[in-house]
Amino acid sequence: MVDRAVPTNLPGPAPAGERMKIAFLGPFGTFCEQAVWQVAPTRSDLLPMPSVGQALAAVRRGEADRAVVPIENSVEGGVNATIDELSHGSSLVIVAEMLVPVAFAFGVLPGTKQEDIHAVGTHPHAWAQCRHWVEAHYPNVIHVPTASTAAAPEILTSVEDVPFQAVLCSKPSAKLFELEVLADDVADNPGAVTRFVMVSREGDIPPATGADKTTVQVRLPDNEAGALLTMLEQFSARGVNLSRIESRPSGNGLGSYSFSIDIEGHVREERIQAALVGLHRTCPEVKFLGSYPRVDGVRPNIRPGTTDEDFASARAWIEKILG
Ligand SMILES: O=C(O)C(=O)Cc1ccccc1
Repeated sequence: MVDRAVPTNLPGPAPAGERMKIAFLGPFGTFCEQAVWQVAPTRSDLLPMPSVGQALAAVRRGEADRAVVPIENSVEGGVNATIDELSHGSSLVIVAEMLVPVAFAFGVLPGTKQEDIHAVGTHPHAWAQCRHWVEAHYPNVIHVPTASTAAAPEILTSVEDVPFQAVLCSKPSAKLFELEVLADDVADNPGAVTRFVMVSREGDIPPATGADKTTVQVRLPDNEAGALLTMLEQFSARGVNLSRIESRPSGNGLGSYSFSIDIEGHVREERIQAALVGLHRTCPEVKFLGSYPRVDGVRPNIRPGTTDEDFASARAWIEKILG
């Protein structure tokens, strides 16, 4: 049986007496907007932004209290724009995660003939999840990338001489822009989900629930044999499981990488602190990107010898030796 905590992925209070301003990857109708509604307090204002970078920048500049952005997809993997933007610039922290099932509507302007469809506009992650379906149903149709799935119907319905005649977007988005839907539930892999995160300014750490994740960005020493193994040992020695690890170029030339890592546990837990201390001792750069409740509520299996009590009693033992 899987041990689950009560999900508490709520984003924390807005500044006293004010409405919470939440920036997200817009326009209205994106899957990102669906993620926002999973956690937005009743008194919230939604600020649609044209890119992930601009949604995060709005929080950095203080124009928004929180940003909601996609971070990982079950088919296409990590969303590099988000992973890279979080690791550069002034510090932001993740305070909540959300999961959104993604299936797409294939929509056109009402009356469009099948033979007039030569290109489809959508977000690259959506294209990656529907490419085979499009190739099977509309051979020779090419992809035109847009900044989000909902940007495609917005452009199709408002711009003259658009370079695409069809879009792949969410069903609410197709409805909002009054498109004719030629197929819905389009997906090469049924059951695909996208994980979104809500981001706040540094210093905002939700309390531990017993079912949490911690995200860090770690740069390894260049040209050091075994550096990756040394990094992973910091986790395994403390019985800490990872739920995601991805390498990204550090930007300092070929061969220099940093790792974006999701850790099962909360920074207030002893075994997580011990692993982070180990990383800090052995890696040139460690950036803390937040501890927050897991949306699925699954608690980690804590190996005997690595509970908070085990750490406390080991420290008490040393203190006794020192007298
Ligand atoms: O563009 C959107 O609607 C998003 O929220 C990003 C995205 C794109 C493709 C799949 C899932 C999320």
